[in-house]
Amino acid sequence: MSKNMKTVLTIAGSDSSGGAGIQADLKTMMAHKVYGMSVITALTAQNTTGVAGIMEVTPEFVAQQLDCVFQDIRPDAVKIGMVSNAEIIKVITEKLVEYKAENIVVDPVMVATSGSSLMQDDASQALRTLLLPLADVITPNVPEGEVLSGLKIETKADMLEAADRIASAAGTSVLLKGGHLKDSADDLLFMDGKVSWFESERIENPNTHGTGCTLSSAIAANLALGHGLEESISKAKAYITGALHDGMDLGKGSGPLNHAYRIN
Ligand SMILES: Nc1ncnc2c1ncn2[C@@H]1O[C@H](COP(=O)(O)OP(=O)(O)OP(=O)(O)O)[C@@H](O)[C@H]1O
Ligand SMILES: Cc1ncc(COP(=O)(O)O)c(N)n1
Repeated sequence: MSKNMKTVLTIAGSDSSGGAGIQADLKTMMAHKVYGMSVITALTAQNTTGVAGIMEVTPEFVAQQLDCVFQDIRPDAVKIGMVSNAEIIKVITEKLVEYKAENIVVDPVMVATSGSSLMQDDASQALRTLLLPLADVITPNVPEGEVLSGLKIETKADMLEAADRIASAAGTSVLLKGGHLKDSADDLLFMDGKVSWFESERIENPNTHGTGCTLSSAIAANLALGHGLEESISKAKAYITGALHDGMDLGKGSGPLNHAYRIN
């Protein structure tokens, strides 16, 4: 019996094709040898080519799932992904405060790689004012960074300005991911006014479905394992780079990553 098992909760949407959302999160947690739990906010009917439909879970049932998890197996870290409406965001915020959740990573998922919207328009204000301030780190990609900062992001200098703005507004650390820029795949951490870059070569791989979900879950898993934020990001970056290098090729569109690439 392992008494030292670390536990991580993902609060996110289900991806029927298994490459993003809850499924990517749980696979990533398993690859990191932590015990994964899930609170599902929405079902999506999607595959590598796009999102065909979304069925939201009621806020009451999201709350019930959260109560069941926190009253039994306390998570050492929490990752939050797709939260599609303001009521769901409100209930998650209340429960995270009630249960004094720690090591919170928020991936402010707005639009899928395929271009489909995963958040209702009125939810963005609730995200900014309620959920982001509770996070230990938030992990926007470039388009999400543009929405949150109100700035156009085309260069690494733009990333710096945007991350500074988002961090000031939310009062938390920001990892602004550079995967959508053309020449690099460098991510920028803005933490307590300090800037750190996490650099990697750009891998020519069209199969990037779920990279954002995977990275944020890997950060949460490493935080649960006791690493500091910078080390957790560094390890998560190495994991995502390795998974992209693995070159798995499934589906007709932007395919998923091989989350288990390093288990074998
Ligand atoms: N072509 C690439 N080569 C190397 N690393 C990449 C590449 N694309 C993305 N990454 C890395 O993957 C992680 C996720 O970044 P990205 O900016 O793509 O986030 P995202 O947009 O939320 O993810 P997704 O593409 O799943 O929507 C980051 O660490 C980023 O640097
Ligand atoms: C349920 C769910 N959550 C999140 C994403 C975003 O992931 P990506 O931007 O990698 O497609 C997604 N496609 N589906």
